[in-house]
Amino acid sequence: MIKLELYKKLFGADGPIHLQVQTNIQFNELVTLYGPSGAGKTSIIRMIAGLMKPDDGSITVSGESWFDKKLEKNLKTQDRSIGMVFQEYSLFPNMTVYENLKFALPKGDSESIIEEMLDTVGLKNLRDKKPNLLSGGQKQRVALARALVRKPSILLLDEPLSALDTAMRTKLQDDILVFHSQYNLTTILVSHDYHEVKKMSDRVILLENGRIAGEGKAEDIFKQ
Ligand SMILES: Nc1ncnc2c1ncn2[C@@H]1O[C@H](COP(=O)(O)OP(=O)(O)OP(=O)(O)O)[C@@H](O)[C@H]1O
Repeated sequence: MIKLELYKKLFGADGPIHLQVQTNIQFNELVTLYGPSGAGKTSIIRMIAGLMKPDDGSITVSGESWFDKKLEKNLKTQDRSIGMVFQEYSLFPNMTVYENLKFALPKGDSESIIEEMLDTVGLKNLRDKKPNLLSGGQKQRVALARALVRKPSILLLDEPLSALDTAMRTKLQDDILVFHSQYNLTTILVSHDYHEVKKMSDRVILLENGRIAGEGKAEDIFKQ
């Protein structure tokens, strides 16, 4: 289980926002963070990833403390078992697809996982291509594969599909669902897309102004 207790003063365009979020996420759950722009969705993802430090609170994963203000514990990003994909394609342009994945592999690990991942995302034939030759969907598929080569337990997805057309988006949603179950992931997805949230989520966390305004199954949340 992931236990989150996050407090952070954020500085928005209309003044400060006091982010206060307490929730538990079960293993193998796919949770979506949904809510208006500026509600704090990306900030939560960044705090779980260790890219933003909460002002107070704790992050506990399987009983292991990743962050604890009181204990002055703050695990480095590379020591947290996470994979991340963001909206913008974050591949290294000067490296091939294969090299991009290899870069994410911990030193000494077998490269066979790279072949496995390329196979899983159906990109084996593009392994020696540079990212600029790939379509948006292919780039995000490489980013997804790269996020998974370390075999993380948590997959953090911050609007990874929002730049894609509908057909590609639908296909990658299916891919994410396959990865989620095949690799026993706990997945936290930020999405603005109502249909995507409905299709993907075990649970939706509705955020407004840094607070949880609702939590539950998509059909119940969107009934409100
Ligand atoms: N490092 C930071 N320190 C303080 N405030 C920040 C920091 N990063 C972002 N903010 C502010 O926190 C607020 C919430 O931003 P955040 O990106 O988490 O919202 P969001 O719900 O993901 O929005 P969007 O849907 O537009 O991506 C914004 O007003 C932003 O300006």
